[in-house]
Amino acid sequence: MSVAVLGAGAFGTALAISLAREGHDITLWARSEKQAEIMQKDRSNSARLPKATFPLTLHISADLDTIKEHQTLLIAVPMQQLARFIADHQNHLAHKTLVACCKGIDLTSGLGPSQVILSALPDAQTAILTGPSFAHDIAAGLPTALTLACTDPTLGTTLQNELSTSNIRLYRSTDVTGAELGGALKNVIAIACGAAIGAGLGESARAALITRGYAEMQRMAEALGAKPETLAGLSGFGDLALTCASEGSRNFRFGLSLGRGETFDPNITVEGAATAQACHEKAKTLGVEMPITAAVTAMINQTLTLKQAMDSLLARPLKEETC
Ligand SMILES: NC(=O)C1=CN([C@@H]2O[C@H](COP(=O)(O)OP(=O)(O)OC[C@H]3O[C@@H](n4cnc5c(N)ncnc54)[C@H](OP(=O)(O)O)[C@@H]3O)[C@@H](O)[C@H]2O)C=CC1
Ligand SMILES: O=C(CO)COP(=O)(O)O
Repeated sequence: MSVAVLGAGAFGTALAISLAREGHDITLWARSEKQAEIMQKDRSNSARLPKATFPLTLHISADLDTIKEHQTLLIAVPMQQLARFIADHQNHLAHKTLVACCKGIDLTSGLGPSQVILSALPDAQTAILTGPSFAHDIAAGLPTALTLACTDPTLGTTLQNELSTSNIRLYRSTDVTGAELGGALKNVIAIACGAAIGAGLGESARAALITRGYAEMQRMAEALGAKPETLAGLSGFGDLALTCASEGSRNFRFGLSLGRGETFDPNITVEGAATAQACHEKAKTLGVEMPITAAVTAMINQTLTLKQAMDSLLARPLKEETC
């Protein structure tokens, strides 16, 4: 077992805790020396994941030289930071197995996590870890099931075995595009659902948004060559079920604040905001119909009010119910 987790936010910390609880030596790397020192002293990450105590086998570091001995690196930085993170640390990341743990589409390039990594490190071995799980649930030892997608089935099986823990059950896939899209696009739909609930539009509106949002996700997946059944799995349907229904989700809470006309703390990671924009651009280029994504983008850009966005969705031409 030779794993390090890069990025000491809520998710990276939770994954590192779960892996270290298995008794393996795991390194959790934080970019800030000060944060690493505090975590080392407190044996917890009070800034990002309060309440969870670090197992003895979890080692904290702010020095990337300490990850030299680790072959598998889990990268748990927010999506819009990934390209810069890879560019800044190319030397330390080359010749490693890089498992992206972020959900989203890069706004600058329109690429998902694996392609962002491969465009900087074409020889890297990559995979994506995604699916429904709140960091606080993982850290509390509660049961979760996630998707580990890797184009190389042999490496995928190795990673599945290496990264499964007593409370993280990993399902394997070779459909990286589908797994990445599921994790990215569900956040946009979660924002839409939060906005509907925040504006008092009711549970029926939420159910409609989840279902038609899922249809949008399927259309984009098909246009990009992903398998529809991947979107029906943990990374798509599964993560919609979690994120669109729970205030544990930051994307859902961001949507709630949009619906209520309240401000939202800009320091909180809300992956769906940039991803809505990136996906909306991609949909226009590919000619894929994604009206909910367009409405979320317009609300975030303040070119439509929530009422106008909802009216525009309801006024669309009546159609047969297909994907
Ligand atoms: N939280 C969750 O429940 C889940 C999150 N995810 C995904 O995990 C990814 C990370 O989210 P999460 O951990 O929650 O985010 P957080 O907001 O909790 O933390 C983000 C972390 O990334 C670090 N970071 C940001 N930019 C850089 C950079 N350029 N170089 C190094 N480190 C950087 C931050 O460091 P600093 O503190 O110094 O700013 C911080 O530690 C997201 O894509 C999210 O969708 C997936 C499943 C569950
Ligand atoms: O991706 C997540 C759950 O699977 C976490 O959701 P948020 O980023 O919305 O908090």
